[in-house]
Order: sequence, then structure tokens, then C-alpha cells
Amino acid sequence: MTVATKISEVRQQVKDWKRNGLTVGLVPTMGYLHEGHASLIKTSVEHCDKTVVSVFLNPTQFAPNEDLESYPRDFDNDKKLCEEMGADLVFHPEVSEMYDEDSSTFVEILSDMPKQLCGKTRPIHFRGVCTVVSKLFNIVTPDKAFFGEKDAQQLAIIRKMVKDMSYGIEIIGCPIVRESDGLAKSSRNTYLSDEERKAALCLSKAVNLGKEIIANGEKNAETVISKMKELINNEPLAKIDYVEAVDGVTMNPVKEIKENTLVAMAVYIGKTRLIDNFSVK
Ligand SMILES: Nc1ncnc2c1ncn2[C@@H]1O[C@H](COP(=O)(O)OP(=O)(O)OP(=O)(O)O)[C@@H](O)[C@H]1O
Ligand SMILES: CC(C)(CO)[C@@H](O)C(=O)[O-]
Ligand code: BAL
Repeated sequence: MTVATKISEVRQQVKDWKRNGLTVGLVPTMGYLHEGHASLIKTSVEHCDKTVVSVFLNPTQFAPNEDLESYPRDFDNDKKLCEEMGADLVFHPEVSEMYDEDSSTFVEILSDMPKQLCGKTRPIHFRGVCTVVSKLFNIVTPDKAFFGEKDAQQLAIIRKMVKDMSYGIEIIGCPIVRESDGLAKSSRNTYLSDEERKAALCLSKAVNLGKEIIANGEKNAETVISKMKELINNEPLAKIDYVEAVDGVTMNPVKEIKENTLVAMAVYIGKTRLIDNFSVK
């Protein structure tokens, strides 16, 4: 496995692979890798001849009040996990390699899509995500790219960007990987104290409750959401950012639960903001 820090190294490697007719998969990450990331890498290794993992803590998707500075980092462990999962290349650039000082071009979806759900409290977030993912697509030119369903709005936005911008890249969504007690794996779980870690279970419990109510035939989105909110509000350390039912493609709010409805939430546990969701099958 090779570690590249320069865009030119990645381009040269990918050129060599493509000359030999090999397909390339890309797994974009912000590092501090866990089993959620491992499942994306494994899926890429299964689908593609060569797998590139990018480890880049992208500053343009963080607002000044967010956790860019404190975001956990452990590149030695990231390298180890990538190697174990069978990745071929890890791209770990400096910020200055990805963004020139005078860099001023952004990729932004102008519909309401990035303004819904997480966009309400993170208004510049998806502009930063689209910009960096677009750059990674231009650098790696993958055949397929792999994203987790945990970040469901991000996945929908990337699909839309790929369609709108005619990127010939197949986007593959990978299921949420959870801890044995149900908590969705996330690099930000490391911020939680023991007490908060227990409290954080209210997210996956709300997911399970929502699924159960819908399986029992409830079609009214407001009814489902209010029961999920009630469960979360029973946890003293939890503060709801949002719990919403939206169309799984457009991210617009829906009143009636149907196939492909996404039920998504963001909840603060103490100072840590966690997300979780499920899609209606
Ligand atoms: N538990 C998980 N299951 C499946 N995919 C995941 C999981 N956690 C992260 N991913 C995916 O891994 C990719 C990189 O995510 P990222 O590096 O932000 O990790 P994270 O653990 O989600 O971090 P954060 O704590 O910032 O949310 C994204 O496509 C994300 O959806
Ligand atoms: C896709 C991504 C790597 C872009 O920085 C990030 O938003 C993430 O980790 O989900
Ligand atoms: N996984 C989403 C990246 C972020 O929260 O910035």
C-alpha cells in the first residue's frame, strides 16, 4: 500500500492502473477510521481492482464555531486499517495541497436540498463537502465512489451533484455500521464521556421505535416523529437538533410515510452532535 501526499503522485499512480485496464474505487474520509470506514473500504476492494482511500480533514465544510480543531486524528492507525482492509493507495494531503491560498471556486447545489436537515444548523457544510468531493473526483477519477448511509443527506447530495455535473462515477451507498448496543459508529463518539455514551443510545433507540411504529402501519409522519422525539426528550443529556421525515431523493419534508422516505435526526449529547437515520423499505 502506498501513501501519497501530493496530487501529482495520485494522478501518476491512477494513470498507470488505468493504462493496464484496472478499475478504481474511491473512499473519501476525514480520518480517525473505524469499522464504518472499514466496511466502505472492504466494499470498494470487492467491487474494484484498486482502492484509493482519502484521509483529509476538509476545512471548508466546517463553520468557525464547529469542531475542526478538536476533530480526532490518528493517521498511523488509519494507515494500518487501510492496509488491513486491502486498500492500495492512501491519499493524505496537506490543506495547502488541496486549496491554494487564493482558491475561490466552490461547487454548490442551489436547490433547497443542502438547506434541509443538517443544512439548517450547518449552512455552509454541504458546499464544502461538494467542493472537496468534486476535487477528489477530479484527482482520483474513480469508476466508483463509496459513501456511508449514516450521512444520508450527504449521500443524496453527492448523487445529485454527480448527476447534475455529469460525473461518470457510480455512487455506492453502504449500510450503517453500529456498535453492539446499537450506537452508529462515528469518529465523534470519541468525544463522549461514559455517561454521555450511555445517553447516546437514545438515537438508535429512536430509530428502532420509528421503524417499529411504521412496521405496525403508521403512515402519518408527524405521529412517528413526535413519538421518536418523546423518547429522545426523556434522556436528560440529549437536546434535539432535528428529527424529520423527508423524501429520500430530494430531502424535502413529507407528511406521509411511504417507500423511500428517510427519517433522519441530529441530536446533541452534551456538546457532541450525533446523527442517525433509517430509510423506509
Ligand atoms: N457507522 C458508519 N457506517 C457506515 N458508514 C459510515 C459510518 N460512519 C462513517 N461512515 C462513512 O464514512 C465516510 C467518511 O465519514 P467520516 O470520516 O466523516 O466519519 P464519521 O465517523 O462519520 O465522522 P463524524 O464523526 O465526523 O460523523 C462517510 O461516507 C460516512 O458516511
Ligand atoms: C465525504 C467527506 C470525506 C468529505 O470531506 C466527509 O464529509 C465525510 O467524511 O463524510
Ligand atoms: N461525516 C460528515 C462530516 C462532517 O460532519 O463534517
